Amino acid sequence: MRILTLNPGSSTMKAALIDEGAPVHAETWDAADAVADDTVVRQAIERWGRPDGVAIRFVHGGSRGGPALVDEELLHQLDRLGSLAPLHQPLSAEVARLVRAALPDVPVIACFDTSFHSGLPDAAARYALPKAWTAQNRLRRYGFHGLSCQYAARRCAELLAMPQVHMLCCHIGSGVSVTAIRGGASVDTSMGFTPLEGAVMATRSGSVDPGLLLYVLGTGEVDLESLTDTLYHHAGLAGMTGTSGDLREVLAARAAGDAEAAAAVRVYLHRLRREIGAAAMSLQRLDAVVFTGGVAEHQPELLAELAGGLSLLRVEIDASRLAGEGDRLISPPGARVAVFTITAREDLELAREATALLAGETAGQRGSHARLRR
Ligand SMILES: Nc1ncnc2c1ncn2[C@@H]1O[C@H](COP(=O)(O)OP(=O)(O)O)[C@@H](O)[C@H]1O
Ligand SMILES: CC(=O)OP(=O)(O)O
Ligand SMILES: [Mg+2]
Repeated sequence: MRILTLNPGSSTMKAALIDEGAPVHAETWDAADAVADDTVVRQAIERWGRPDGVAIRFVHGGSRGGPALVDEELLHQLDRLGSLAPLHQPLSAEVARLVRAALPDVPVIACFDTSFHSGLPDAAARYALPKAWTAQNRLRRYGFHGLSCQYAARRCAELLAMPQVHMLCCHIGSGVSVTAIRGGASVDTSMGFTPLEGAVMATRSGSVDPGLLLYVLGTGEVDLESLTDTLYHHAGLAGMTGTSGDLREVLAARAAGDAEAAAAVRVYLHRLRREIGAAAMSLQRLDAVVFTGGVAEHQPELLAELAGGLSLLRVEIDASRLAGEGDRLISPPGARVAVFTITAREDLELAREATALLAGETAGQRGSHARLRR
C-alpha cells in the first residue's frame, strides 16, 4: 500500500511517500511557504504518483484514541480544536481539504498526536480546577508529539532488545516536549491542554505562571488576541533573543558573543532539564532517554550541554559518539542509562496507522458485504 504522509509542524511541512512500510521519497518545506498554496500537495502527487491513501498529522484529536477517516464532519470537529493548537491544527485541516479536492477518490486519514497520550493516568491528565470545569473531561492534559513518541518507544525497545522499557522521550524540534513512557504507554508528558505547556520552545513560551498571565491581562494593556499571538509566535527563544527562534540562529548569535542569546540558551536548557526531572518521577526506573526532533538530530553539541546537568539521573553522553548519522547510542560504554538519538519518523507512524486503518476498513467492508450476501 502506497501512503502519502503529510506532517505540518510549526516550522516545517514534511511530506513522504511510504510503500509497504518502506520510505521511498521524502521532502521538507518551510511551513510558512506550505500554508500559502497547494504547492506541497500538488508537487508530492505530481512527482510521486497517486497514493492509495493519504495520512495527515493533526496535533489535536481531542479524546480520539486512534486515527480516523477524514470526511467533512470530522474536519468540522477538528476545526473546533483549532484554537487549542493554532500553529498546527488550521494548517492540517487546510492540507486535508486540499488533498480531498485534488484526490477525491483517495481515502484521507487523520492521525493524532494526542492519541498516544489518551491513556494518561488520571493524576497526570487532570488539572486542579473546580469540578464544574472538569466534569466533562475536556479541560485536561492531552499531550502532543505522540506520533514521534510512539516511534521513539518502538525503536528504543528494538535497539535495546527489551520490550518493557522505562524511558523518557525528549522531542526537541520547534516544539519541545518530554514524555515518560512505560512499556510503550505514555504515563506523563510535559505538554498539556495545548502544545504551549512545558518546556521553552522556538517561538512558544512554555509554562508561565498563570498568575503572571492574569496580571498582564488585568493591566488592560494586552488583550486576549495579542496575548495568544505573543505566547505562540513571539515568546520562547524568539522572544528572548529577537531572532526567529531557530536554534541554529540562536547558537550562532551566542558563538558571536551575544549575551542575550547565551542567557536564552541557559533558560532553554534549564527548563528542559526540569521537565526531564519531573517526567522521570513517573517511572520506576530509568532504562533509556531518547532525544529526537530537528534540534536533537542536528545540534548534538547542545545535547552534550543539556546532559551535563543530568548527572542526578545518571544520564551521561559520550561526546565522541555524538558525531555520526542515524539512530545511535550516545551514552558511554557501561552507562546505567542508555541514551539514544533517534530520527523522528512521524512519517512511518502515519503510514503504519493509515495502513492498519485502511486494511481494517477493507476487511470490515468485506465482512459487511459477506453479511449482506448471507
Ligand atoms: N539541517 C539542520 N541543521 C541544523 N539544525 C536543524 C537542521 N534542521 C532542523 N534543525 C533544527 O531543528 C529545528 C526544527 O525542528 P523540526 O523538528 O524539524 O521542526 P518542526 O517543529 O517544524 O517539526 C530548527 O529550529 C533547527 O534549529
Ligand atoms: C506539537 C508540536 O509542537 O509539534 P512540532 O514540534 O512539530 O511543531
Ligand atoms: Mg515536528
